[in-house]
Amino acid sequence: MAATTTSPIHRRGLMLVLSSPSGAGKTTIARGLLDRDAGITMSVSVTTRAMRPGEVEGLDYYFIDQQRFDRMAETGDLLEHARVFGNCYGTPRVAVEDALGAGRDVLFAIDWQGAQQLAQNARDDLVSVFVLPPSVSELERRLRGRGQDSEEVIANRMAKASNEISHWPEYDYVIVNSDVTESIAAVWAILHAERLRRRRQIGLPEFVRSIQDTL
Ligand SMILES: Nc1nc2c(ncn2[C@@H]2O[C@H](COP(=O)(O)OP(=O)(O)O)[C@@H](O)[C@H]2O)c(=O)[nH]1
Ligand SMILES: Nc1ncnc2c1ncn2[C@@H]1O[C@H](COP(=O)(O)OP(=O)(O)O)[C@@H](O)[C@H]1O
Repeated sequence: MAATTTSPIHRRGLMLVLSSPSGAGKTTIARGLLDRDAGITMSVSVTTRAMRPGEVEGLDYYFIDQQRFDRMAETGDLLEHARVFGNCYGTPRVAVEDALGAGRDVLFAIDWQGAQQLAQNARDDLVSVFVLPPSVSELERRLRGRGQDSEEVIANRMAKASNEISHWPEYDYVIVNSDVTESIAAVWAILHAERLRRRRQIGLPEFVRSIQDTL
């Protein structure tokens, strides 16, 4: 019979935040990470914005009305929330807490305001990555290429890109999303290294002591 080994070390899940100007590719990178690593749970936000063609309720967002959003915010059901491009967005608390408690890592594609709020409440569990586009013209090309937004919406997002980008120094890591495969690999490498941080490995001191004691 093969010997089974159970690790004496386990860890609490961490929160991996991706922020970027709209269209730089954070959602694409997030999807690539989910495909690559079964230990990640995506945080599905609530939003008051209208559903885009092709979006799926509960997968891309939970689409809710303003009244419901305000209630969730008031009753503390949101871990963070913010107004972005004239709509409200927020992170439902329970799903995140359940996943973290089960040792899963939770991935967020949220803006700088949300990242700041998460950092205020849970800095030790947070790893943040800012995603830059390779150029302004490429950012605009990607927003247009997505084919889901009107010219007015695209112009509004381009106008707000500078403000979002101004928050890059608040992030732990910064990547330029030129090649999407490379970007996914880079963010996965960050996650993989952060999982191994000493303070995240529960039971490590006891494990090391048990080795020392038998030496
Ligand atoms: N603070 C916060 N921001 C969010 C959340 N979900 C999405 N966002 C931000 O809202 C912006 C607009 O989202 P969306 O309308 O889906 O556009 P997209 O990012 O261009 O696909 C995103 O770029 C995120 O930065 C959330 O739960 N909290
Ligand atoms: N590295 C890349 N190279 C080319 N196109 C990309 C790259 N990353 C993302 N895209 C495309 O750019 C568009 C915007 O990406 P998306 O992930 O929706 O951005 P965000 O979530 O930051 O708004 C999508 O059509 C996506 O397929």
